[in-house]
Amino acid sequence: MTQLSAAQPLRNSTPDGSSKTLYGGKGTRRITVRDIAVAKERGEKWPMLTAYDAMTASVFDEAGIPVMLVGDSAGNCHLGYETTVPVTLDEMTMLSAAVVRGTSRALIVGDLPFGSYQEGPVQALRSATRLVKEAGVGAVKLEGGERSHRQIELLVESGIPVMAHIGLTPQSVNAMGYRVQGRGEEAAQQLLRDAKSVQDAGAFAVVLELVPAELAAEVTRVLHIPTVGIGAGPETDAQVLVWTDMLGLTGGRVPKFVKQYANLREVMGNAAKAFAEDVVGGTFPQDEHSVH
Ligand SMILES: Nc1nc(=O)c2c([nH]1)NC[C@@H]1CN(c3ccc(C(=O)N[C@@H](CCC(=O)O)C(=O)O)cc3)CN21
Ligand SMILES: CC(C)C(=O)C(=O)O
Ligand SMILES: [Mg+2]
Repeated sequence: MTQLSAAQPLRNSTPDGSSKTLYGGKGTRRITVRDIAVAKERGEKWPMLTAYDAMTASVFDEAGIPVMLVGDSAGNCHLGYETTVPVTLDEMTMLSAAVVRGTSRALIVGDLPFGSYQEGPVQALRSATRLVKEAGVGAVKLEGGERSHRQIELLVESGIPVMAHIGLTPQSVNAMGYRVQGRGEEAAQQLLRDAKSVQDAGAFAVVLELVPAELAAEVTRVLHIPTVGIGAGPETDAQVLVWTDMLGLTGGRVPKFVKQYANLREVMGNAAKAFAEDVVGGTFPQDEHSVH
């Protein structure tokens, strides 16, 4: 596969108001996979968050988050399923369309759900085409290294940028559980083969989930496409977290790699209780909330 980067020098200070850096840039046009390649060349680190709805996405867009993933983690974080396995392509299309509508600058990546690409490259292309045409995403993501090579190749040949995802691949929870991947020499070699395979297939970036920090650092050094870590240590080019985890909205246990930046569960619960007490006690609405 021909790559986007490498050969010719890349620049992203264009007259159309594009940003100098992915985060903190002043640009207003939507970020592209080409901008992502520039960031790797410059050694620039960047943040990615998941989003599942237009309003939340607009908050992150205004905060300058350059890349948003409409993750199939919507399964357990938005739709009330136990895992990501039951999520359908119809659901991902609807959620992705909402996130695209709520944003103007971020690159929106739509996660292909379980069962929408495993049959082969043709099924993958059909599914990815729906996310691009019906939802308007700028790229799609799918799980698997060597095993997804042919799917990635056909999507990229067809003009759809692909973010790959290796290490812990949650759609395979029934086969592998939620366990650290790449521990031991053999597993480390497999992870390196997977990383090179998705790069060779033309992926513009690769998520490394729950792999030892030293191995993630090695993959990041070896690849010319950016690595996006989640539970993969500090050396990856980018970091991603599930938004409900990092804002303290997810109920129950969260993975140990999560850093919690707010406690929305407490904020929202307290607000709901205050409203309920106002209603029950007759202190809401007041005259200022009424029409005459
Ligand atoms: N809320 C949420 N956050 C996520 O990061 C996330 C999802 N959901 N759903 C889709 C996948 C599944 N992910 C998971 C799920 C569980 C673990 C977990 O239980 N990890 C253990 C470590 C296991 C080990 O040491 O082998 C942990 O305590 O972090 C990790 C990632 C990441 N993704
Ligand atoms: C955890 C990220 C990488 C993901 O795939 C998701 O949110 O679905
Ligand atoms: Mg996912």
